[in-house]
Amino acid sequence: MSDDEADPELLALLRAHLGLGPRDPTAPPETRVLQSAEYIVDNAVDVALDMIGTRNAATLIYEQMQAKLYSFKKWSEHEMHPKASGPRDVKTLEFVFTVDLLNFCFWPEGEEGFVVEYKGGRWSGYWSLCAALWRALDEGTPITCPDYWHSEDFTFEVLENVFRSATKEPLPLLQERFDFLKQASEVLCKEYDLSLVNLIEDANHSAAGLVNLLADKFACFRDETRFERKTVRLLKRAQIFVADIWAAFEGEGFGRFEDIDKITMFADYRVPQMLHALGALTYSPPLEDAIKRKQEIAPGHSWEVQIRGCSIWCVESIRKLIIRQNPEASVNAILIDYFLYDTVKEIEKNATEEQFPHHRTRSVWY
Ligand SMILES: Nc1nc2c(c(CN[C@H]3C=C[C@H](O)[C@@H]3O)cn2[C@@H]2O[C@H](COP(=O)(O)O)[C@@H](O)[C@H]2O)c(=O)[nH]1
Repeated sequence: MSDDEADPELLALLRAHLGLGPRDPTAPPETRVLQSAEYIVDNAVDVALDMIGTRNAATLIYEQMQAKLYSFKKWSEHEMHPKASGPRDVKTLEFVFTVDLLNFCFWPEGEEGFVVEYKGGRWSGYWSLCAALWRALDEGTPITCPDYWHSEDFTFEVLENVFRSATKEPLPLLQERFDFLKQASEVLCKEYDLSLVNLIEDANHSAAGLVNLLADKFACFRDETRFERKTVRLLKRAQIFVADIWAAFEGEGFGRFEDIDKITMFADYRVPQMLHALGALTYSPPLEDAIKRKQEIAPGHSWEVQIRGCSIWCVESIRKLIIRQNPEASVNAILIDYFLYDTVKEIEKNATEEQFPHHRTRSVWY
């Protein structure tokens, strides 16, 4: 419980006194990420939404998404993503869980960065993570199986080999990645008999419920921090895991969620980069200068939290603008986010980091 939430006893007394009655335990689950994002926007001084820029971005994004027939089917079209063999394909479920447990901090220290050579390709960034997992599976290391993480066979040296680099630069935060796999296997063993199917079924087809389960039971998914005297929750990897399952299974089986539209944008370092380039997000001169100079921003620093929280709120505003302009549009924050991430990766092919910078925080949360 965050220390700024009222004591449950006191809350119950207050509700009774006000004639509100007890909190309804059957009320649908909420992640409270949007509330955190709104609080951050209301208290941010170095990051702001530009309403003209946001409106122009909404028009541009929707046009492009329509032109590209953008839907969750795009997810499986990526060469490095698994293709589910059916609505309850456990191997795909395990692959996605492993990816989103480790889906953080790929930006390079040096010039060449961490690179995985696999199937004739040289993969960097997020794709290097997927490529390394496929390579390990091809080599007979069951790196996506929770019971393997839980076994004595799985050592730090094994993970070093899984993530061996084609360059001199290793994958950042490797120890933290090893610790997360071990930690996750402990929780899965204690709560779910080491079965991800049991974890998914515990959420009873609620996206917000699954996000909250991950945040409550797994410290390695609890992406929360302090901002202006309150605890705010951004839950990026918990949310992108739910989104990736929804997309990988195309809304069926393990991917069927009644409330998938409660998932917000995933507060990483790529989508803010795009929102700023589109003029939807504006930065104060000191922050803009720090990002241009590639100055590292510490995890939990006010600048970092403002960028992440305002990005979530900005994508929410874009989603509402698109729906208002096109009531028949079937877009949600997930598809807008995926589209913006994929667009950043396209632009990055022809732009230098100087032209198109992103903020640099060494974080295990994104
Ligand atoms: N907001 C958001 N952040 C995302 C993704 C993805 C990949 N999602 C795939 C699934 C569907 C989409 O179509 C994508 O193909 C990775 N990331 C984050 O970016 C950073 C890695 O960047 P780079 O080093 O350049 O690869 C790192 O923080 C990572 O956590 C996304 O979709 N949204």
